[in-house]
Amino acid sequence: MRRFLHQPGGRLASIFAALFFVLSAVIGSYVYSACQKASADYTTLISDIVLAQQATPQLRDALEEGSRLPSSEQVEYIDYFISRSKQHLNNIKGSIERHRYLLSDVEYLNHHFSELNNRLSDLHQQAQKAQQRPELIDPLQRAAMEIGGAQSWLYNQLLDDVRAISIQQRLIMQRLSIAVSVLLVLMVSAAITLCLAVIYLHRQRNVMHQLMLTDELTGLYNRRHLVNIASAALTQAQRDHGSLSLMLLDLDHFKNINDTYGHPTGDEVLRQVSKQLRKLSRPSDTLARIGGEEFCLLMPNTNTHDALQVADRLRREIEANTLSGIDLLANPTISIGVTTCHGGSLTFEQLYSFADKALYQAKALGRNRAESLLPPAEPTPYKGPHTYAHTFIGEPMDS
Ligand SMILES: Nc1nc2c(ncn2[C@@H]2O[C@H](COP(=O)(O)OP(=O)(O)OP(=O)(O)O)[C@@H](O)[C@H]2O)c(=O)[nH]1
Repeated sequence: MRRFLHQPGGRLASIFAALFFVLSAVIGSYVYSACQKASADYTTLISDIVLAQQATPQLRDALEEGSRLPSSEQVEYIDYFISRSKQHLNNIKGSIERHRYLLSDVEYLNHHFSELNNRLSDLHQQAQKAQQRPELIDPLQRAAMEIGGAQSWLYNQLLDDVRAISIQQRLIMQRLSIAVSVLLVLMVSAAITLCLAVIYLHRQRNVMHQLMLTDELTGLYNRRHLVNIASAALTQAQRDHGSLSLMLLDLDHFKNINDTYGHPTGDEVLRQVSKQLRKLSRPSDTLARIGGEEFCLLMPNTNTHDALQVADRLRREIEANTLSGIDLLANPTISIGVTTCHGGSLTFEQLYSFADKALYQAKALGRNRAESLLPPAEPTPYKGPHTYAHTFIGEPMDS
């Protein structure tokens, strides 16, 4: 995890993830409270208010029309107005209680409601008295119209409030859809970032792995990888009782190339020779650059005879091929040392030591040639690289 966070891609992914979670929490809590408001249904409240508002004009009409009627009927109208107004008032109070969180000043409204309720109760008592005393009818009508006016004013105020809430609700819906879109964009970008980070880390891992196994200049395997492959090949040879040949290849007088043409040209020679060797060797063999101008070819299931044939082929091809883009006086040549072990009886170091001695022999015998040196035949225990093979392939030794 710590390694992941130290990667540039990993750091980016964590920043995005943190940002995503913080924004999700903020947007989530906003969405929750907004949803409460946005989903509120106050159509009942509006219809209660509209019905209540009709009571006053109805009373006015009734009183105007009923002025010719007996006083008892006029009082009945007013009583009917009182009971309907109280009923509407109770309905509206109930609706407001249910939508308490929508209205900012419920206490203020409640105060007006109880005042209106008290005034309606007083009007009722006044109406009772007017039943017996017709001279009280006029003041009763005035009081009823006054209360009706106050009632209309209050309900108008309430309607204005509800209208403001509906505008707010629309605004909330707009913000909600923006919030959801932002959340979606964030989720998608977080997912894309995470995917990119994973791909980037995967590639980095592959590159690191490749760098650990290969030589930077030539792209061939390096010594570390060769050692690993060789020990696996030795184990396999032990199991199969098979032959394993190792070839060391060294460019001749490479120092002269560097000194004459410069180090960059020397590098180019190494690159082109590596490319040729890779092209000429079998895919089942492992080719590595193990030193400055020294290469190694590990050949499983190959006896000395075959290995020397391969060596000779490589040597001749390198000598015959003119390198492209480099104007050398003569094509580079290589000297080769070959060794073979049967049944995986040697360690890599021992095998390498035999091949190195053979290479030394090839250099000593005039270069541009292949020599082999074999360990004593098994099961004789290994006592050191002392048995030179009689096999010589290539140019005959200078006398
Ligand atoms: N251009 C280049 N030169 C290198 C590199 N690694 C080693 N060298 C040079 O290779 C040369 C090897 O020189 P020597 O060990 O004397 O070998 P040589 O000149 O090939 O002589 P013999 O092997 O005896 O034929 C040295 O000059 C090194 O500096 C490299 O990566 N690039």
